[in-house]
Amino acid sequence: MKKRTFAVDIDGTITENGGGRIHLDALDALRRLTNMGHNVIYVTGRSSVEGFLLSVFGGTTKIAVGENGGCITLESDDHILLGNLEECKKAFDVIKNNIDNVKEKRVFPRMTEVVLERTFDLDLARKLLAEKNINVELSDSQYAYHINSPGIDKGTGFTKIMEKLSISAEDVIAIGDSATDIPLFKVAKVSIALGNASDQVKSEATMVVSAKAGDGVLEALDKLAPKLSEM
Ligand SMILES: O=C(O)COP(=O)(O)O
Ligand SMILES: [Mg+2]
Repeated sequence: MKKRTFAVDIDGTITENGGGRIHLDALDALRRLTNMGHNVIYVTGRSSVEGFLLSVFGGTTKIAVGENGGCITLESDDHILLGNLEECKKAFDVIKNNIDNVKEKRVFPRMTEVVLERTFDLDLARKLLAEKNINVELSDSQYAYHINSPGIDKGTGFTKIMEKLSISAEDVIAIGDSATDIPLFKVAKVSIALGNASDQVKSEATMVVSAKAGDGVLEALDKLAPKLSEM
């Protein structure tokens, strides 16, 4: 069987969004894909250390793209930083000083981005930054808002892994649930939006399943199984 690479989002895809509790059957299915010789790589808005640890304990491929594409962890002491924390902090200060109720989210330490609570109007912040000519990426994972450096997203972060491991887009299957996964969908031949994704996210995927986080991954893998050998 041809080796595939599954690029898998974490929150809202293999966990209950917000709660962080892993869907064990989905994790088991991903571990089985890894044992069959495929790559299963987490691409998340969480820190790359969380993604990496999940891969170690969960038994999938030991590499993670975290920080919404800003940071890749290859080993406990080997991180590739693609984003620039300082420019994200500057944008954060501007947003905080001009819009009410802007708060940093309590997350594990970030090396390349700022993570915010979903407590204000993101479009207002985008407008504000555009007026001030501050160029950063603002996105909503449904779990948090992210401020990333220009050009940094899950697609560009995952592309670095594709280059490093000589993976072709033809062999990539991306699975996700939110707007932050759309750039990842764009670098994959097959992209799957889960039932809990918005209509806009669904419209960017090549395949949509009806079940939500966890169960939706199982539904997608069931649908893909017969096709994996022909795709
Ligand atoms: O945005 C986050 O922090 C996590 O979200 P993700 O795993 O769904 O990308
Ligand atoms: Mg998600």
